[in-house]
Amino acid sequence: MSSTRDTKEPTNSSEDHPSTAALPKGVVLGPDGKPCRTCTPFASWKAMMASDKPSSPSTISTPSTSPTRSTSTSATSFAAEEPPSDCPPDVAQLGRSTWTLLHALTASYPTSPSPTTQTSALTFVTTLSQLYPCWHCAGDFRAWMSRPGNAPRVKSRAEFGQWMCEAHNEVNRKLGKDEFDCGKWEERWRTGWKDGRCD
Ligand SMILES: Cc1cc2nc3c(=O)[nH]c(=O)nc-3n(C[C@H](O)[C@H](O)[C@H](O)COP(=O)(O)OP(=O)(O)OC[C@H]3O[C@@H](n4cnc5c(N)ncnc54)[C@H](O)[C@@H]3O)c2cc1C
Repeated sequence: MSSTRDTKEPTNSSEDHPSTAALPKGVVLGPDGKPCRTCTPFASWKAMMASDKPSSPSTISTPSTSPTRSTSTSATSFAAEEPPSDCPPDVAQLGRSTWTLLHALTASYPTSPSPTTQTSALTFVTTLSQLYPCWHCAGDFRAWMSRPGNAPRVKSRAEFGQWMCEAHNEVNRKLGKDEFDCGKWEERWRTGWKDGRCD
């Protein structure tokens, strides 16, 4: 298995992919010009690996040549297929795991955090926005945070949890998903639902 993967290591070189238009829809290139696995839905990744001559036109993006395409490129919620659980994550699996960590983190955040804890929270979110493995997701996240009113709010659990919910809703909107009712973030991520089904 691994040898098959190794021999099919995507390079986006002219030999492997004669032009960017030859890549399947949804495949996103990384800063190194190679297809970025954690930026791409698994179905698109599989299509790329399965065929040297995919039929559909490409939807790709690179940070250097077409940064403005990241929004359309990232709207890839069409792909429901999951990578096997012992394989590297695709963009959706990475996202779900990350949101779980982020909302769980706000759920366990102190109601009255010390200044040091507040600084740690700010540093954590800022660092995540710089190092998140899906580069176009990270870029959009940083852009959203830099807009007026969207800077992380970390003075209390209630504030941080609400801010995280708003951040998540921004991505939901971008991907054409329903917005989550932020009045319910604590039920979803901390206390469990009032109907008792989490107990
Ligand atoms: C910072 C960041 C940026 C991302 N950017 C992109 C991107 O540009 N393109 C892309 O394709 N994917 C992106 N993702 C991944 C994307 O947000 C989803 O995680 C992924 O599409 C899988 O979605 P899902 O429907 O399984 O549920 P998710 O959106 O992962 O949500 C998981 C669960 O969280 C709960 N939930 C949903 N919304 C909220 C909310 N607002 N507040 C609290 N709880 C909520 C729901 O119960 C849901 O089932 C990003 C992820 C992160 C962490």
